[in-house]
Amino acid sequence: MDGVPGSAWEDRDMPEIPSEILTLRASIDNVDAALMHLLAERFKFTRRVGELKAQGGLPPRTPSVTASRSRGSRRSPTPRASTRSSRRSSVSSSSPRSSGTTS
Ligand SMILES: C=C(O[C@@H]1C=C(C(=O)O)C=C[C@H]1O)C(=O)O
Repeated sequence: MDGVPGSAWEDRDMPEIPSEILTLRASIDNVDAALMHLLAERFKFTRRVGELKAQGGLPPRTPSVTASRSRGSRRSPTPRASTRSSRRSSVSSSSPRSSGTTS
C-alpha cells in the first residue's frame, strides 16, 4: 500500500496522538453506544407495532405515518389512537439509564 493516499501509517511512523483526540474518540464511542441503544429501543417499538398490526388485520406499512416521521413531524395521523399518558410512558421507558436490562 506504499504511496497510496490515505493508507494506514506504520505504527513506528505515527506521531504521538494528542490527548484531545483520545478524548474525542471516547466521546464518539459513547455516542455510538447511545445510538445503538436507541436503535434497539426503536426496533422493539416497531416490532411491537408490527405484532399489533398483524393481530388487528392492519397493513404492515402505513405510508402516512412513515412520511410524517421522515418530515420530522411529531403529530400522529391517527390522533384518536394516541394519548398523552401512553406517549409519556413510552418516552421514559426508552431512556438509556432506565432500561439497560429490558431487552
Ligand atoms: C410505527 C408504525 O409503523 C411502523 C413504522 C416503521 C418505521 O418507522 O420504521 C416500520 C414499520 C411500520 O410497521 C405505525 O404505523 O405507527
